[in-house]
Amino acid sequence: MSTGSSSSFDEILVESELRGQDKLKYLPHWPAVNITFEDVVYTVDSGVDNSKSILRGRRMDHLNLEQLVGKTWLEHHRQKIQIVPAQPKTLTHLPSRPPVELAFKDLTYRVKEGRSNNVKTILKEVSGRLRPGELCGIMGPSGAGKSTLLNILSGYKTTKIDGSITMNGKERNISVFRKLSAYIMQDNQLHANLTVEEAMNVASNLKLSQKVLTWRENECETLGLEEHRRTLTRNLSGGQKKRLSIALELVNNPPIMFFDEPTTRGGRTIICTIHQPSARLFEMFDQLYTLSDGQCVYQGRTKQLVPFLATLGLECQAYHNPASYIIEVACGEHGDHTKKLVNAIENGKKDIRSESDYEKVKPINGRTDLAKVHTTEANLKSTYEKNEKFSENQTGNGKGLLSAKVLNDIVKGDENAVSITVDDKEPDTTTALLSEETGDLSPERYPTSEFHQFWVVLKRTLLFSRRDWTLMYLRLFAHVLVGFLIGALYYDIGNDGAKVLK
Ligand SMILES: Nc1ncnc2c1ncn2[C@@H]1O[C@H](COP(=O)(O)OP(=O)(O)OP(=O)(O)O)[C@@H](O)[C@H]1O
Repeated sequence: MSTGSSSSFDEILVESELRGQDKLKYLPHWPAVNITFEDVVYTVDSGVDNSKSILRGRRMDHLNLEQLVGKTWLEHHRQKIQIVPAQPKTLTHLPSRPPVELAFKDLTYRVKEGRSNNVKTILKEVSGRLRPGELCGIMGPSGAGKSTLLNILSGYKTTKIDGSITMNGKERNISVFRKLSAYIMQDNQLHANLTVEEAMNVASNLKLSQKVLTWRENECETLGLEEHRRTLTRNLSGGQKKRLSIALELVNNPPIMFFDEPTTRGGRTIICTIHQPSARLFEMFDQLYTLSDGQCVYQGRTKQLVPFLATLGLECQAYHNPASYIIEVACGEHGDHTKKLVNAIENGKKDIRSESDYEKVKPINGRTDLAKVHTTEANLKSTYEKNEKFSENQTGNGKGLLSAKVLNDIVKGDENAVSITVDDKEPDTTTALLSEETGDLSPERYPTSEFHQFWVVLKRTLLFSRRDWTLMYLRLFAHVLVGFLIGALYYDIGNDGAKVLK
């Protein structure tokens, strides 16, 4: 290992600045440190069966993988290493699902602050519409209310909410909605002592009836977890954990998904919060919903964001990442424009799909004429009608295929990232997993009996105990100790009448 100033370290710095991580400029400067590694061999126990997997590394000066794609190195240990772009894998085996459209109107969410009677309004009469088959990103500065909105839309929060939420135009039935949706939170809620395969088995046994248990295998493969089937989840990398969380939610093929970090879609409505996406990742989103201080400042197609802002006198330079720019605007770094934006977008009632949606907002003689913003129901209706056509027409629109590089961004730099895509046109897709397609939307959560679920969870708990010997010994010791204590308390009590407790 050697240290010293080098260009590879500069590359890391440049990348982290692009990602907006350079907010700690006030800290004193350290000399640049370059870390190289040579002939590193790392052996790990990959799972419960003590099988080994070996990582070999030989000198890595370049950190920009894109530059390395296609190049070949000949290693002196008769090894040939070639870096090739990851091949996108698909989930074409998934049955198609009925489209789910979610709309919300004048959503207000208030909380009490601490013990005082102060009421804080986190969401202020926001409206919006999330279409099927689209990947929608919820963006905004820290504290803008993104997670709160996601929690409400996913049905995780149901109280203290004013306003309405509709599903396919009808009032949302929360039990039915929960059955149709999946919510993948930022923290991976995985059981550390289960292997990938066991975790998948438990999830599918809990959620699916026996006849549809087979296709979880495909998910493992598609999400790049095939090789790690026997690895304990606690040993997975951050990206693999995220993908496993997604795979566990995918087992019942939900048509609407909420992510605190995103993935791809296919006829599904996917809504995710995202902090500061790279320009490349940003382009992958179909729709953008941006919040600032609990109000909607933009709703519409990602591509229309820059021209829309321009009509309000907010010019995003060609070299600037639009995602960073809208966050800067929402943070007030370019002046206070929140009110102007909220009015122009009607706090989420308006949806920018094409130029015609904002032509009336175009500045007259360089000044914005907000008085001419469309506000009538008729305009709203025509926008929605156009949107319907858009949704219909965009079935062949890339299917939300994210490149491995982009998915890597999403799953935090994991090396085995793969992309997901779903072909909705698949005519021979297998039979529906749940009964929604046939119209039977019963409020029961899963098609398995309560006894079956109890049995699956009991087996899982016994497995945990067997895997965690420390806990097992502690429990045994505690049981024996309590036994002795109770024994001592009642020792010889039956032979001496004076010791009888009254
Ligand atoms: N139960 C609560 N009591 C008081 N304040 C709350 C409560 N829940 C959320 N807030 C506040 O509401 C605001 C929005 O929170 P939220 O978590 O939705 O923000 P966010 O946009 O997701 O932020 P971040 O990007 O940092 O995750 C924050 O200022 C937060 O402190």
